[in-house]
Amino acid sequence: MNDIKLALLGSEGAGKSAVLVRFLTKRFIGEYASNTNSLYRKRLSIDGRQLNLEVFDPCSQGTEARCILEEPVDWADGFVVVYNISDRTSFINAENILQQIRETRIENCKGEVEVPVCLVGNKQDLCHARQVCEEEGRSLAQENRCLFQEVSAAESYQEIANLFTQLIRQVMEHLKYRTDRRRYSSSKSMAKLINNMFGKRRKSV
Ligand SMILES: Nc1nc2c(ncn2[C@@H]2O[C@H](COP(=O)(O)OP(=O)(O)OP(=O)(O)O)[C@@H](O)[C@H]2O)c(=O)[nH]1
Repeated sequence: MNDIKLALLGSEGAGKSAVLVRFLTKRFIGEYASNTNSLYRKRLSIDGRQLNLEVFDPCSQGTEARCILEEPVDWADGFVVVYNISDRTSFINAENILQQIRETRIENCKGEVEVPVCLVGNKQDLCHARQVCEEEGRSLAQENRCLFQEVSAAESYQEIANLFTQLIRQVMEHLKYRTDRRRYSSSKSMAKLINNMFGKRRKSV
């Protein structure tokens, strides 16, 4: 059974909990307690594989993005960054968060492939009050090599489900790559060790 850990990040009120709850329960619940950190767990089956999904939804009330990031950035295998299409400030915040994910990950794991991330433009139903056009979201995602989708947690389930499924697939590949790499580099160091021990001796015979 694979364990997959995701973290939700974004401005206060962008709809992080709404997007996640829509994915987990197919429902839209108008209001959520937003003064505590929450950890959601669910068992899923994707491509015939059983998964334990854990999603960290940190409390973002009155917290700067840097603080929000500190806890989940090491813990998570993938990130969902949410902004509200009718709030430009939340888009600018998402931009900063994407940059911080990149920087923190580069500092922590040199040379490791990029962590899977998806950028979500939520509240698509509020397009009459739109402040961020879809193209801006798409090009920010392209710059950061992450998945992108505009959604409405209030009105639809399928796009959110597709997006999470794609992200989880990327995370599974990423985890497999990391395990293979670790195995490869430990078998390389084992080969080096064996060489050091026996290679020299063989030479002297
Ligand atoms: N119109 C509309 N409202 C939404 C949508 N998603 C969430 N909301 C509303 O936006 C508000 C904030 O939603 P939350 O899911 O609590 O947002 P959050 O990002 O988790 O907020 P914090 O926990 O405070 O950081 C709530 O009133 C939701 O009902 C959406 O797709 N469309």
